[in-house]
Amino acid sequence: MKNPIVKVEHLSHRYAVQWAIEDINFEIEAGGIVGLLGSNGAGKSTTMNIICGVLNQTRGEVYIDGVNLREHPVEAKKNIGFLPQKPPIYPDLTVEEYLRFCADLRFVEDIPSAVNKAMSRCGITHFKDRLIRNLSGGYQQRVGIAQAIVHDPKFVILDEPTNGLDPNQIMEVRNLIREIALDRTVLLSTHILSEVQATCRDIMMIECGHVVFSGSVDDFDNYIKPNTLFVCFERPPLEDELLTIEGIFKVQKINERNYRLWFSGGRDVAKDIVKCSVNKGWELEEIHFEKSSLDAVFAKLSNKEIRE
Ligand SMILES: Nc1ncnc2c1ncn2[C@@H]1O[C@H](COP(=O)(O)OP(=O)(O)OP(=O)(O)O)[C@@H](O)[C@H]1O
Repeated sequence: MKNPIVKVEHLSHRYAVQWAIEDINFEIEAGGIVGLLGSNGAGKSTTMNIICGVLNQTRGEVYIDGVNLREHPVEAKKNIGFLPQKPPIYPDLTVEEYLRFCADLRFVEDIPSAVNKAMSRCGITHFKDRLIRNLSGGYQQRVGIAQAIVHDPKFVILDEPTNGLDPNQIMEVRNLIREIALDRTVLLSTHILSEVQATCRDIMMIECGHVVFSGSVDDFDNYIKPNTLFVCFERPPLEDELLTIEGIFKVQKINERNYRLWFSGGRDVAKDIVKCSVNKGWELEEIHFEKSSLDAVFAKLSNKEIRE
């Protein structure tokens, strides 16, 4: 990767005796949203806390936009925004007071302009004089996101930002995340796989302190190669006739016209089914490979079995 916004090299950390993460290596390309997945205790928070400079790693290096976080923490942190799982908001301050305080902590020069920009970006300008305690959960989360971008960082980490919100608030916060990712890179930690599918460009998955997957959402989606086909015929054949097609080794009759076929070998089996159907007049209406769910991929990468 030419100029990654984040580069992590041989990152390891142990709190006591056991390693919480061990020899983690990855690069994040600038722009868009990257989903961070992993089971409870996998090492996500440890990794995020180190990347944000909140926790000092036992070994390894982190570079933010090419700046070594351990050697130049102040410079590197100018380009990091962080929304932890529990937003660090002060309920007794108004939205504007709180954001001014955060901008000051971040050494922002023109505080009023930076605060106005962050409030406008997060759609909270109309609540600027309201005490944070009197905002709904969704708006409090917007304030949390505003504090993460008030110093205009190139890289923002959001730790389960939609946790505890109602479905409408989830949609609103998701749209906001998409908007703020238009001109910066976002690392989004979440347990909700549909959220990753709906918002992320790439996925990174950590299990037992190691990176077990890193790639596009499509690659994650296709991680388990399909081995079943769904077919629907207008004039269905007998099950035994389907078994004569090369590669098909099991047939399940779903109802009068629909079947699930288990196959081995390549995807050419679909062509053979189409040919056979034309030759024998079965009048094929629908055929598609059945994909595994994201849950099944997640379970496989976590070395757990689930029944679909
Ligand atoms: N402060 C700590 N002291 C000792 N062990 C810790 C500490 N924080 C985390 N751990 C351990 O380190 C490992 C990784 O934990 P971490 O919190 O990074 O996982 P996680 O993926 O963020 O989990 P979750 O999704 O539950 O937040 C776990 O085994 C955890 O018990």
